[in-house]
Amino acid sequence: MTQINIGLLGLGTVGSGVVAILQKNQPRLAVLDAHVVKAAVRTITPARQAKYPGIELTTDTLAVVDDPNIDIVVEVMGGVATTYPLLERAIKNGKHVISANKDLLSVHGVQLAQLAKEHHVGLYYEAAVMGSIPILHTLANAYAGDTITRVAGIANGTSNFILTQMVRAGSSYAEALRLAQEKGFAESDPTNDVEGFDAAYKLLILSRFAFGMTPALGDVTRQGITTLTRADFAAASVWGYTIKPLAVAAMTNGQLNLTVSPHLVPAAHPLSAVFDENNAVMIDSVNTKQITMTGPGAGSLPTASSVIADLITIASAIRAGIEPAPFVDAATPNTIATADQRVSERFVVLHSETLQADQAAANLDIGGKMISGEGSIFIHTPAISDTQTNELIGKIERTKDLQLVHILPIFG
Ligand SMILES: NC(=O)C1=CN([C@@H]2O[C@H](COP(=O)(O)OP(=O)(O)OC[C@H]3O[C@@H](n4cnc5c(N)ncnc54)[C@H](OP(=O)(O)O)[C@@H]3O)[C@@H](O)[C@H]2O)C=CC1
Ligand SMILES: N[C@@H](CC=O)C(=O)O
Repeated sequence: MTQINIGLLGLGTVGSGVVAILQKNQPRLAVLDAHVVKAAVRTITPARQAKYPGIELTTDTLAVVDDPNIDIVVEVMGGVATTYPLLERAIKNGKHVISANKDLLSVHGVQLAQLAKEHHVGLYYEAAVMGSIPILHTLANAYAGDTITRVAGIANGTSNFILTQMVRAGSSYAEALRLAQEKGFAESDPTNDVEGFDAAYKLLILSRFAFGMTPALGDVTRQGITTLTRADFAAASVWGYTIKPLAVAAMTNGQLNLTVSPHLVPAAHPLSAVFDENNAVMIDSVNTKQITMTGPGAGSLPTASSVIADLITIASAIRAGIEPAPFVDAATPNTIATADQRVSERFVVLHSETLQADQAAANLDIGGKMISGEGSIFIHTPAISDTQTNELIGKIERTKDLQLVHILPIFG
């Protein structure tokens, strides 16, 4: 039996976690005789090389994907423009591929899967969605005989970490973001985390596994956490809610509704009790009804553990002499909900130097519950559609001394 050789593209937060788990205690991969032999990085120093005996460090990514001795390429490098051609090349070279790269897989996952099928290799990416939570394997396998109606949860660890720090530790937004970066949770460009792009990429991948659909980024209604303040949390709590950064893919009457936004969530709801960099996912389905999984959504070892699970799946297939099964089949035509079909109660936050909440609501002709103070107005509206919300935004813009801060959906 010849050794199974693994080549890493990247040896940063996640890549170093993969090596650490393998070095410490991964008996199942040891039994499969699978080992990391080469890793591509940007910078090599003698001290860095000395930390990894038995692993050849290189700055040449092609030296990994073209190495005839490498069986499995693990891409934990990030980015799209460089990694897409590298993974195409690895697959064409007959290598199995594992990736944690949601940016890449949300856009090119279907093409890469097709290419992997043509070349009889595996393409797995459990770590790309919700770090340690085995959500993709669960949707692909455990839900094969069920009909999913909604997948909702906290998909970005950095956003949840920042909001937790702001609300529980009293940190400023900037301090909380810096800590998330230091801890290795944030992307190299944290804009993707705090503006909801990262969660939107994950939601696109989740839609593939839960609904067999391949929506595009433009199909996701997205807003980030950057405009939230402690006053929002205080007003929400008066009505029994907290605020959580949710990603929601809901199927109603055959129409898929995709939203990434901070949502008001009832304080007693399980998603309200998920803090720090933890993620959570709640799956609603016809037969199983509802299950929730929670766990670290970012960080070195939690994310690496998902990579290791994929490595074991692929190495086991190699040892069995079989082709790894395709991770997912996505062949359902996309049917995306329209603005009229996207309906929820809303939390409208306005600023005014002169108007009280009841005056603002009268001007805007909206009902609901209201709070005002210190120039801020908070309105909890009844259920309205995106079309009605857009009309409301138009009215706010036309009203003297009334500025829109944000409108958040209320999770129901
Ligand atoms: N961090 C997390 O918690 C999670 C990350 N992910 C995803 O995993 C991937 C990796 O993330 P993370 O480990 O945090 O990123 P890091 O920035 O920590 O690591 C990136 C690694 O890739 C190497 N690298 C980058 N560009 C090149 C290049 N052109 N040539 C050679 N090597 C290169 C870097 O080298 P060097 O070290 O020399 O700079 C570094 O080792 C990303 O796709 C991310 O979205 C997914 C889930 C969780
Ligand atoms: N930056 C991401 C890392 C994991 O996907 C996050 O914060 O969730």
